Amino acid sequence: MTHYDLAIIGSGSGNTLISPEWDDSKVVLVDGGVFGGTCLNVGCIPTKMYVYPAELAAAPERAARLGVDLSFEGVRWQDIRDRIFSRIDAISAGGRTYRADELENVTLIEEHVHLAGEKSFRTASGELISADQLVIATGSHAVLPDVPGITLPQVHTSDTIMRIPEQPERLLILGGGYIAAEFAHIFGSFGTTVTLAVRSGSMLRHLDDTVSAVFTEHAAQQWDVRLRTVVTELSANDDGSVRVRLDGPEGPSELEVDIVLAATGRRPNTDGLSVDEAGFDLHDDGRLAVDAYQRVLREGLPVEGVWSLGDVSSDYQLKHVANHEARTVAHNLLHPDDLRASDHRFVPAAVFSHPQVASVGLTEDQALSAAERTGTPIVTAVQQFGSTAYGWAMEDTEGFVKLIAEKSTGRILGAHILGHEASMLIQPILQAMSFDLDAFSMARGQYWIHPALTEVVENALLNLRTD
Ligand SMILES: Cc1cc2nc3c(=O)[nH]c(=O)nc-3n(C[C@H](O)[C@H](O)[C@H](O)COP(=O)(O)OP(=O)(O)OC[C@H]3O[C@@H](n4cnc5c(N)ncnc54)[C@H](O)[C@@H]3O)c2cc1C
Ligand SMILES: NC(=O)c1ccc[n+]([C@@H]2O[C@H](COP(=O)([O-])OP(=O)(O)OC[C@H]3O[C@@H](n4cnc5c(N)ncnc54)[C@H](O)[C@@H]3O)[C@@H](O)[C@H]2O)c1
Repeated sequence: MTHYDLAIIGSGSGNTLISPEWDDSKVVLVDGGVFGGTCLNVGCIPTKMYVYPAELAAAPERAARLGVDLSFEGVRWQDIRDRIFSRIDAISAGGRTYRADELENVTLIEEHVHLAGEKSFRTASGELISADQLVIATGSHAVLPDVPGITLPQVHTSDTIMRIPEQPERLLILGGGYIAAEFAHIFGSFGTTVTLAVRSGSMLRHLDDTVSAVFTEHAAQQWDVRLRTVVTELSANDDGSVRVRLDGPEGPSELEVDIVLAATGRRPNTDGLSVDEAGFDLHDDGRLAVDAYQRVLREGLPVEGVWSLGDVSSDYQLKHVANHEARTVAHNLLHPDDLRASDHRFVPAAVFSHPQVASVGLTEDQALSAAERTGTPIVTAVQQFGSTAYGWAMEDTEGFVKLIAEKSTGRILGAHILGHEASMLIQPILQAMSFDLDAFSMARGQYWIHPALTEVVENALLNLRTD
C-alpha cells in the first residue's frame, strides 16, 4: 500500500486543489479518463467553441431583417473541429505533463479506481492507495435512454459528437434540456436539418415557465421540435443512415436521419466507485451526500478527512459550481479548525443556444409558493428588449428580462433572461443578489449607459416598483 498526504480522484475541478501549499506534501492525483475532465475536453469549452461559429453562421438570416444582405456559403466542419481540438487537446496534454512530470511531490495515476475503505482505494491494475485526506471529484457521465438500437454506432453523446468526421445532413436529438438546446443551435446554424424528440410538453422545462414557453416557441421556428414524443426504436439502414420510430400526440411515425445525439441527462460517477466499501451516503439520484463544508457523509455524519465536490456530489452540474466547491475544499483541507461552507444561494446558469437563456434564483412558481408559505408578497416585472433603444437597433422581437422580487423590500428573488447575450446581462443582477442590493437601489443608485442593452435591466428593475 502506498500512503499519501492528499489523494484526489478526478482531474476536472479536482485538479485545482493542488496549490503551492502542498509543495512539501505527498499528493496523488488520479484520473482514469482524459486529463482535465469534462468541461475542458467534452463539455463547456468545446461546445462554446462551436456555439460562437454557429452565431456567425446564423448571422445572414438575422441581418437580412435589418437590410444587410450577407450570404452563408457553408461551414468547414473539419477545419472548425480540428481548430477546436488542437487547442483543447494541447491544454489537456500540457496539464497532464505538468502534473505527471514537473512536480516532484505529485504522482499522477491514470487508471480508474474504486474505494477500498474510508480513505483508501484500489487502482484497476491492483495497487492499493491510502491517504490522510481524500477528495472525490469524479464528475458525471451521460445517461443513454433505454431504447432498442441506442447502442448503434450512429448514436452519439456529447462526448463523441463534436469529433465526428463530417457534418451530418440530418440529426435527431433526444431530449429537450441544456445539451439538446445547445447542439440544436450548433448543427442547425451550420445547415444540418435538426429534429428534436422531447418527452415533455416544452424545452428547458427546469427553467421559469415563461422562459421555457418562449424558448420552445423559438425552437419550433428553427428546428423540427416534436413535443410529447418518445423514440421507440432506432435501426440502421444499409446505407448507414438511421431509421427512427417515434410515438407522439399524432401516433407512431418514422424518420430517417444520419446520426442521433442522446442528450437525456447525466448521472454522478459513483457507479463503479464501490461507495458501499466505505459506507458513504448516497442520494437517490446517485450523488454522494456532503454537508455544507463539502465533507462526505456516512449515516448522516461527516467522515473526517473525506471530501467531495462537483458533479459527483453537487445539486448543480455546472462548472462554476464545481470550481466554487473546489475553492471550499481547497480552504478546508488546509484549515480544519476554520471550515468554510460553500455558498449555493445564487447559482446562475446559462444555455448557449438561440435564443440564449440565463437564470438565477427562484422561478415565478417557486417564488409564489414561497410567498404563500411565508406570507411575504412578491412582485414580477417582464421587460422586452424591444422596449429599449438598443432593442430597437436590433429590431429585437424575442428578448426579455423577467425579474421577481419581494414586494415590500425590493429584494431580488429571481432573474430570467432570454435573448442576446443573456449570460452577460444577468451578471449585474446576480451581483446585486449576492451583495444584498435591492432592486430599487440598484436601479437608481447608479448610472446606466445609454443606449446600451443593459437599459432593459434598468427598466425591469424600475417596473418592480409598485408605489
Ligand atoms: C456538453 C456539455 C456542456 C457543458 N457546458 C457547460 C457550460 O457551458 N457551463 C457550465 O457551467 N457547465 C457546463 N457543463 C457541465 C460541466 O462540464 C460540469 O459541471 C463540470 O465539468 C464538472 O466538473 P467535475 O470536476 O465535477 O467533473 P469532471 O470534470 O467530469 O472530472 C471528473 C474526472 O474524474 C474522472 N473519474 C471519474 N471516475 C473515476 C474513477 N473511478 N477513477 C478515476 N478517475 C475517475 C473522469 O475521468 C474525469 O476526468 C457542460 C457539460 C457537458 C457534458
Ligand atoms: N450551458 C451549460 O451550463 C450546460 C450545457 C450543457 C450541459 N450542462 C450540464 O449538463 C447536464 C446534462 O445536460 P442534459 O441536457 O443531458 O440534461 P438535462 O437534464 O438538461 O436535460 C435532459 C433532457 O432529457 C429528457 N430525458 C431524460 N430521460 C429521458 C428518456 N429516457 N427519454 C427521453 N427523454 C429523456 C429530459 O426530459 C430533459 O429534456 C445539465 O443538467 C447541465 O447541468 C450545462
